[in-house]
Amino acid sequence: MMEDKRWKGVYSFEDSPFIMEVLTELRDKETDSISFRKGLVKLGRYMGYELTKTMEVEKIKVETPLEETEGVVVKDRRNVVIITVLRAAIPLMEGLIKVLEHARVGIISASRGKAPKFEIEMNYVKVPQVKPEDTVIITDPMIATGSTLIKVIEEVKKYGSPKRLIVLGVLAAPEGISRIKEAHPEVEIFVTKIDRELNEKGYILPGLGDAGDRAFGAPIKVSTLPQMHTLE
Ligand SMILES: O=P(O)(O)OC[C@H]1O[C@H](OP(=O)(O)OP(=O)(O)O)[C@H](O)[C@@H]1O
Ligand SMILES: O=c1cc[nH]c(=O)[nH]1
Ligand SMILES: [Mg+2]
Repeated sequence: MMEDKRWKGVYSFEDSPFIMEVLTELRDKETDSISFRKGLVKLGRYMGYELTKTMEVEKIKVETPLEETEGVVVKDRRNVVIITVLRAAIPLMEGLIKVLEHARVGIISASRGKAPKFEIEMNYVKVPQVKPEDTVIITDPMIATGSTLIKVIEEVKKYGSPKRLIVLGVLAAPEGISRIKEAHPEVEIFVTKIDRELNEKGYILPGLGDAGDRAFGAPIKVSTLPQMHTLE
């Protein structure tokens, strides 16, 4: 894990050959949905493991069957809230929670509209209460313009003030990171790599395409209208 010189608290995993190999597989346009989802699960698990290296550890005593010795518990691992931004973060969360198994999980549905406005429709929010000792990890694989995450972070902040507020993603564009850091300077950002730029449609270059579509298939219709169903 290495801190990017351009911002404070922004880290990439370019120094990890394993994480870079999984990223390469995700970027490959020949990678099918099954392998794409598996890749995201793998990244969630390994990035989660790397994240524990930044967490507070407590020394404890442990009794082996033979004698007492020193052990550790990663204290912060007990106080984690994972926020999953639909859709593309689902497999990433699945991997992350294998390492952070005590986590309480919140779900936020956010959908990005078309260029040039990229309006964000946020129409489902189920988030647990955030306590002062919590590490909140918002997972979303793609940080493009940053608009989705700016809105999601604003929303999450309504549920309490955590010890740490982290964004964990796969790829980011420099524009998106700058916008998030401007709006929420205290947020730490962890991504596998920071890519070159955005194209005119708001896609990250070189990127990996549309993460949600590659993981789950392209939708025939994107509806953000409220749908009410009542029991007669
Ligand atoms: O940084 P931004 O410019 O806001 O773009 C990033 C967002 O776009 C994608 O979601 P999308 O709206 O395509 O939803 P999906 O995951 O359901 O495909 C992606 O998963 C991020 O949430
Ligand atoms: O490159 C991008 C940008 C936004 N959302 C994606 O899934 N991919
Ligand atoms: Mg998408």
